[in-house]
Amino acid sequence: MASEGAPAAESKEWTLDPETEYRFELDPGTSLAIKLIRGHAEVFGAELAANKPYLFGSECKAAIFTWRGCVIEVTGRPSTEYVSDETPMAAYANLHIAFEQMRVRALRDLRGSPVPDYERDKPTNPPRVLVLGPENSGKTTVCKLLINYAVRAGQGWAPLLINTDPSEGGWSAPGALSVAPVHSPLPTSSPGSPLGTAATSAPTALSSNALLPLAYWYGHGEIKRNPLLMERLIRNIGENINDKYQVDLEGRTAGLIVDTPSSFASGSGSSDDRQRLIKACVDAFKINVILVVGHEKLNVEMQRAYAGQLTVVKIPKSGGVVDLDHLYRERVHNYQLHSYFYGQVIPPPAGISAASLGGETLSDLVLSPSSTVINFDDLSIFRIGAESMAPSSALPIGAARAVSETQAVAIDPAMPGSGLLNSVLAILAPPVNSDDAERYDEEILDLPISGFIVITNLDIAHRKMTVLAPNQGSVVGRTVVIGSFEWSE
Ligand SMILES: Nc1ncnc2c1ncn2[C@@H]1O[C@H](COP(=O)(O)OP(=O)(O)OP(=O)(O)O)[C@@H](O)[C@H]1O
Repeated sequence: MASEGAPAAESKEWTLDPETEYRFELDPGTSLAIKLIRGHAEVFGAELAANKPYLFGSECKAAIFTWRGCVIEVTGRPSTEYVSDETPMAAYANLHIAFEQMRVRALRDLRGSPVPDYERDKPTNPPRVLVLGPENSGKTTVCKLLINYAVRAGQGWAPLLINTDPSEGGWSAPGALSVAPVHSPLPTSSPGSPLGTAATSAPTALSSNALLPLAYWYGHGEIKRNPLLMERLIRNIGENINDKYQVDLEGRTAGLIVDTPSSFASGSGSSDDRQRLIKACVDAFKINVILVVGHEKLNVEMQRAYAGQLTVVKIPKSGGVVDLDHLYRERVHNYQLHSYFYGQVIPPPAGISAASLGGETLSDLVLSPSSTVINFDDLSIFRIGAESMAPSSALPIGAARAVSETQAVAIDPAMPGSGLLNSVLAILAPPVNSDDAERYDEEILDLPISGFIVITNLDIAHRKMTVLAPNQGSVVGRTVVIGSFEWSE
């Protein structure tokens, strides 16, 4: 239900009935400001403050949902906008309540608090949830919503959000797998930062900007490129989480939520790889609930594979989820890498001046990268596995490959066709143990990322290259790994 008013030149007021949502889609280069005038509303679980314009840009597609009804003022011209009264929010809220009860039981057990009789036989594990579903089913949105509801519960929970979808990038760059504890609701403003923004070097004091992810570099968008490496990185993240839980017993009770790539559910990759990667997640994160978003066959498959061991729940897909095509996803990778280096600035639509972005003023999110010229020998550059590689299962019987999927191959920038120009390189964190006796062959696979650089020029004659880095810190002597992502301004 919509009613039109005209508070400003291009503004329009929408009156939303209880349990309805205003959905919009933006074209490239346009932006939208939404202000809550009356009532309460939320965007994917993050509550909107009243009378404060929220900016959306970079082809964002999202929805403003209200439980009790509200009036919002929308400034700007979305390519699509409508109100829907058919949403799966009641089902998602029920899920949240069930998870909240699991957290409370886990905390009560840890503190040794009295247990009411009717709860005596209930398990005391916190929710450790794996979200599976086909392409464009709204998996990331469900994860974000459940996390946002958990941190809004007022209990001080900081659940872990784990992104195992390398094509999405999460908090860093596309190609990375990452995990972060979430303390405050994740804002939605651009598909360039689908899970909120990681802490930056920009001067800002806002908690929404304080996500400190741990990330590993996979380097490709598709899991079929190197399922063995994917599996290893998933297990690495799991081990890190276990280490954290050993020292943060109360933190453990908030649980975790894992977003997965659509290729875990279906797609062109081998079914064995899919099963193996799902199993890797279940083991590494000690999953006790699998949510299957709107996919009957996968639901049955998961029930068969995991019944008895954990709970499998099929949840409805929202009618608002937008089908994203390949070209859109490529543009999103560009937005993501651009905001990694330059910060995220959404020009406000005409008529909005003092707009703020997720609570921060616009200028706070402007970053200044640095471009430096270094020698070829200043960086140790590696690729994991060969450049183009069929999976092991596709090799003729008895054939062995020259370069294994998890072998680090050194790259010489002077080599023609090195593929370095414009490529995104992940800078690896130095090994924790500098004792040579503790080093091992595949150590490079187990090191997390400390940042990204892009090679913007190669001068083979003088053996020099120009490197774009997010800050002035020297990258000389670092080990970097190339993937298949490229970026140029
Ligand atoms: N209720 C909604 N109204 C409008 N847009 C929505 C709604 N729910 C999700 N979207 C949008 O639809 C798009 C796809 O959703 P999402 O990324 O959650 O799906 P996914 O299943 O994780 O995608 P992928 O295929 O990349 O794994 C996103 O741009 C998201 O913001």
